[in-house]
Amino acid sequence: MGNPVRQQDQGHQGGAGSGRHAASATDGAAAPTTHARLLAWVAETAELTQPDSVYWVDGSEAEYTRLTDELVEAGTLVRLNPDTFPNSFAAFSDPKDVARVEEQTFICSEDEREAGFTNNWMDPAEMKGKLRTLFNGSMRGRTMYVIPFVMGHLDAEDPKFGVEITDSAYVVASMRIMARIGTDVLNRMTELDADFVPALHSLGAPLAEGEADVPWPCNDNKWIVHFPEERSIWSFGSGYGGNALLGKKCYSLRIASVMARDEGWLAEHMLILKLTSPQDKSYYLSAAFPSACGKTNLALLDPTIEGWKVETLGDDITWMRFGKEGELRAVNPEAGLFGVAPGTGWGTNPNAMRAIAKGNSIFTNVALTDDGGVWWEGMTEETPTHLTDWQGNEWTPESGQPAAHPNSRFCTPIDQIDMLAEEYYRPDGVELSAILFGGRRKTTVPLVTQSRDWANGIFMGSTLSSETTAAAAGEVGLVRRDPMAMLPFIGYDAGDYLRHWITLSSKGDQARLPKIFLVNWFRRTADGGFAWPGFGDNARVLKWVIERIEGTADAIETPIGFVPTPDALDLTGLDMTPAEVEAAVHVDSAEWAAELKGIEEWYDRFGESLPEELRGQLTELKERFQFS
Ligand SMILES: Nc1nc2c(ncn2[C@@H]2O[C@H](COP(=O)(O)OP(=O)(O)OP(=O)(O)O)[C@@H](O)[C@H]2O)c(=O)[nH]1
Ligand SMILES: O=C([O-])CC(=O)C(=O)O
Ligand SMILES: [Mn+2]
Repeated sequence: MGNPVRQQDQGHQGGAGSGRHAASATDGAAAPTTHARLLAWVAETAELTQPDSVYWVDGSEAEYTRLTDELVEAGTLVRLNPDTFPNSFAAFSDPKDVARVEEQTFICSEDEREAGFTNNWMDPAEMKGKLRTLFNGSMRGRTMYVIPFVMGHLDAEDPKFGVEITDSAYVVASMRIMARIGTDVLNRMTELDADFVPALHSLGAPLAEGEADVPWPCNDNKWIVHFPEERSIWSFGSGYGGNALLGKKCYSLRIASVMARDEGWLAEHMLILKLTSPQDKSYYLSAAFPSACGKTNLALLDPTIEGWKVETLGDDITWMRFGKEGELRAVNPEAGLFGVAPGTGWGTNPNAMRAIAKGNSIFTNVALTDDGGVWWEGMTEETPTHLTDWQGNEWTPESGQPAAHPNSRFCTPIDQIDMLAEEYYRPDGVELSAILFGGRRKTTVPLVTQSRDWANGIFMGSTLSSETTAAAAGEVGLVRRDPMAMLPFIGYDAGDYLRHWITLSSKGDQARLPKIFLVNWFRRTADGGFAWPGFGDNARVLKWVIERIEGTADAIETPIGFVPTPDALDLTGLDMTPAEVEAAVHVDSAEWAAELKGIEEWYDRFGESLPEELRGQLTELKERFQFS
């Protein structure tokens, strides 16, 4: 396979710890920076991993074209029909490399207590030893790409730099969509002599001399490791999404949550949207839902009610901090969408479909149509009669298996969203009026509940629960607690994380704190169907949220908070009976008796580290149920 422009092409014989890579990676003529710590790290990494060559990614269009051409030639990417999907590609992963691997994800703090009970932990020195062995020679026969990136804005007050080193060109191409990368970032980093998060990634699939590559190299032994004190990431063995695009979950959530704790802000698993009322008043909302529970869909919502307009700022990650006036401000640090494909369709999410249709996208593990396009379950109302499924097999509707993997993804530049809010480009972000927490629950949790106050809202977030999805390896459909939808992403002790929410918010202007709501689009009826139509109709819930903030909508007080009276929701044009609406918002005491047990068990797992305020909230909730 041909490699892109090689700055040092040393062949295999230069490897094996000879130090030649180290020398050339720091060679000023080859490396486009004078950033000493970066040069040293690149040299050290090249010496360890022994690639054939080192390539500094400039982030240009020409480079992207070259890389994707090579990936097509190598069989990693399939070029899609340019008439329907211009400049777009499909990739098909190894069937064992289709999602994040939480079991193999580690937070290696110096002190085990720092990682908390929600994370896997190993002593950092021991882990480093293990990783050094794995990375030793792991890039042999491959190119080592150096990707300078920034999460958030390059002209932010305190830009958050990173550098990903990877031996996967697919990762380079995907990172170019998902983050701001390349020469401008490197120059700024160099100019500021800025700190950066070293994010090291290897597929763990070295090639022996003359050995042919496979379309999706990876290793069955996978390690996604974070060193929070050092602020570094080592990822081995997977080429997939959140395991490999290290700016995303690894940096912007796990490492950033630690930075945020230390620097007084919040790194959250949230979308951001702008909602404008018929009176032309705009509000900004964020929402935290676990993976594959509706963030991208809500962020790109197409309202079914007249006069309300939604615009997008972010669909997955939100960084929040208090502004000068004590207002809570939110920015999206990413530059692309890495969205769940199945269920994204012209009927459910036309805005995502329009963004995708502009091209410049990489699809992973979707199905191919006979005319060189892509398809997945839920994309169109009519199912194609013939496809090639994500594993390369012939597929017909009779095949009895999904054509696209349930965690198949589209990776698309965010600026292709027609409804992108111009505020997306503001480094200081937007002031939030409301925060929604939500999960995927068949029972118990009403369509929408307003918290009694901020502290009660944090309680709601801390006890958030959801059924597991295909976004992570493991069984699907099990209810688990997922605090603030951050369970797999908190880079430190979960109790400390909740305490950080509580203490940080005391620093904001209390009157301007966002109002907190709990939502559940996934409640089921007795016949198994969804109790609420969801998608564009969720605008009706957002409208109620705004009207609650404005004090104009009715609600019933329940032990868990305020739920809409059936006629407080705008149901214009919606074919639902009052009884059906009531079922969607109902608080069932028997279900909540079981739920309280679940919450109690959850809180017990924190031990000493649970903030007392939250234990108090639970006690009060129990009392309210006894008296209701
Ligand atoms: N029934 C129903 N399904 C929904 C709704 N919103 C999203 N979904 C489905 O839930 C799945 C995940 O939705 P996404 O919006 O991609 O979820 P996400 O939170 O962005 O997921 P990640 O990108 O993994 O973090 C898709 O199959 C959607 O079709 C809704 O309001 N109702
Ligand atoms: O990180 C990934 O692989 C995809 C994603 O957005 C998630 O799982 O939340
Ligand atoms: Mn998403």
